[in-house]
Amino acid sequence: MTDDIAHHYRQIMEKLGENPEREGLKDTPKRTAKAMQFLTAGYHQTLDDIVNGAVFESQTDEMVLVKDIELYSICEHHLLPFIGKCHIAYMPSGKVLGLSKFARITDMFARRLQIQENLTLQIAEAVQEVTEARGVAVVIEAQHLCMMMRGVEKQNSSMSSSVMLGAFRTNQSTRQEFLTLIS
Ligand SMILES: Nc1nc2c(ncn2[C@@H]2O[C@H](COP(=O)(O)OP(=O)(O)OP(=O)(O)O)[C@@H](O)[C@H]2O)c(=O)[nH]1
Ligand SMILES: [Zn+2]
Repeated sequence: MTDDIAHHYRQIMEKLGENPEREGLKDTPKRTAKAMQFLTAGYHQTLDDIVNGAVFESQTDEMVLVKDIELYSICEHHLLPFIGKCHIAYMPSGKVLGLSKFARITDMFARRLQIQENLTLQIAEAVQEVTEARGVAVVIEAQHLCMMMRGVEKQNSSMSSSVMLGAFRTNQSTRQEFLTLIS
């Protein structure tokens, strides 16, 4: 598969006006193929695999928040990166999820071709599925290179997207507590 992808990158480089035979570019198609396979590895992961059973019984019913999870994804419109951070909170109801798994869930969906809104929703639904929480909130703040390097070329704008499920949707004070904690 890597060789097949590399073959196409070689053709793209040629069409863009480069000489794929020159010293500096000799191994570039293969490197790029491997890099893109890494950046889209989320297609080959499942929630069960990455959670790996790390769901623990707990009587806590207070909000748990994991914030500032770094996020690197690829925009599905231009295949350029978007980069930012993700904040995830949930209201447990008998179960808590292993701390590292929030980052793993974020990466599983970020390492696909995405738009930020769908990425936000997929993370929220996955956390809801594994924790069966009373509520889940996810906020992503990101900068899109397709808006910075090309197109409108705006360097300072960022996009914020949120998904609130359960208690975060119905209970104003829960939602407010979350927004205060991440601000
Ligand atoms: N809502 C949303 N839009 C995105 C995201 N990533 C990229 N886009 C936008 O997708 C749109 C694609 O618009 P098109 O007009 O089809 O493509 P384009 O001509 O390359 O657009 P420009 O970026 O405006 O030059 C652009 O407005 C991008 O800014 C994302 O995560 N969420
Ligand atoms: Zn884009």
